[in-house]
Amino acid sequence: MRILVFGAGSLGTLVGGLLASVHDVTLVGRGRHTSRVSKTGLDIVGAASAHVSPAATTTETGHDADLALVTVKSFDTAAAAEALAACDVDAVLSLQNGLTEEVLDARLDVPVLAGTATYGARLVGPGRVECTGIGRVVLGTLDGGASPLAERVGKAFRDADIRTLVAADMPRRRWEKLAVNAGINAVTALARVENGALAADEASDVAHRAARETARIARLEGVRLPNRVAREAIDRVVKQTAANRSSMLQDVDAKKRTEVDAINGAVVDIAAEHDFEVPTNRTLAALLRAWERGEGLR
Ligand SMILES: NC(=O)C1=CN([C@@H]2O[C@H](COP(=O)(O)OP(=O)(O)OC[C@H]3O[C@@H](n4cnc5c(N)ncnc54)[C@H](OP(=O)(O)O)[C@@H]3O)[C@@H](O)[C@H]2O)C=CC1
Ligand SMILES: CC(C)(CO)C(=O)C(=O)O
Repeated sequence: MRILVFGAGSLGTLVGGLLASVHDVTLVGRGRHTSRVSKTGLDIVGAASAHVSPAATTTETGHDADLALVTVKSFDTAAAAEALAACDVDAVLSLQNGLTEEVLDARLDVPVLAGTATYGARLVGPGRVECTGIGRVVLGTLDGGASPLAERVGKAFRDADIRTLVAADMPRRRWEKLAVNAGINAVTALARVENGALAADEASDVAHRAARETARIARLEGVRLPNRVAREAIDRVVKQTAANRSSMLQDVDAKKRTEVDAINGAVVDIAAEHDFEVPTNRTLAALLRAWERGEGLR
């Protein structure tokens, strides 16, 4: 399969690098990293290891591919969609956090698949990416249901030894992941604590409330996600990732823009479309945005 990876940062470089062992992969990213990959290849280290030689470029448009993976941060999704509209790609798959697929779907006239990734990735330096945890990619159609395209993409991932599930219930899975991120990411980023701190702390009430609100909005959107399931998902992920610094906390640590708009902000926006109040998500989003405005981001 010819695969374009749009956003060769941590996750895109890891997944694109793994795919490059069996597929024809082009990484689209920033200058120092892509020129190192072009010259000497890419080293994958950590929980997975390989040396691979995908094509790598800073050129965003004019590519021809069977599949484009979108792995930019959520706030760069609209720009990625614009660039992909000037490419000849047959299908698009997002592996981002937050509700980004709708942004791609509204701007592109090719099928957009939804995906989630629990692999951990860290770009250590130009031409070198660390796999910090073997997780799983789950992908499927945006509206749910079976799809030959999703099956083909799932097989392409599995052929590259990426643990992958093709799921017919992506709407529920996306909203459950959103509930987890709305609770854990925002609270850990504001409290500056590892995920495990939410196990035995009053802050876990805030995370649970944010997740329950998210589940309520999912149901208003026609997605069956009971409050209990969202709450249990928070508890399970806190336990499984106790030592993690959430991606949002890592952004705050690095004084970088967070993905709040596509996580808590998205919950607030969609709630407003239903005339529904989500005070916990609204408060978390306001505090994170205040931090972003006040901090002088890099
Ligand atoms: N890292 C992880 O372990 C995981 C990440 N995710 C999700 O995946 C997404 C990506 O995360 P992550 O890989 O950590 O983020 P990174 O910031 O490491 O990667 C995104 C990369 O895309 C680049 N980029 C943005 N716009 C363009 C463009 N127009 N042309 C070329 N390159 C561009 C960015 O460059 P620049 O910074 O210079 O703009 C950056 O290098 C997020 O939604 C995240 O939540 C999900 C699961 C795990
Ligand atoms: C699951 C969780 C909360 C793990 O840290 C995550 O997705 C993130 O940090 O973005």
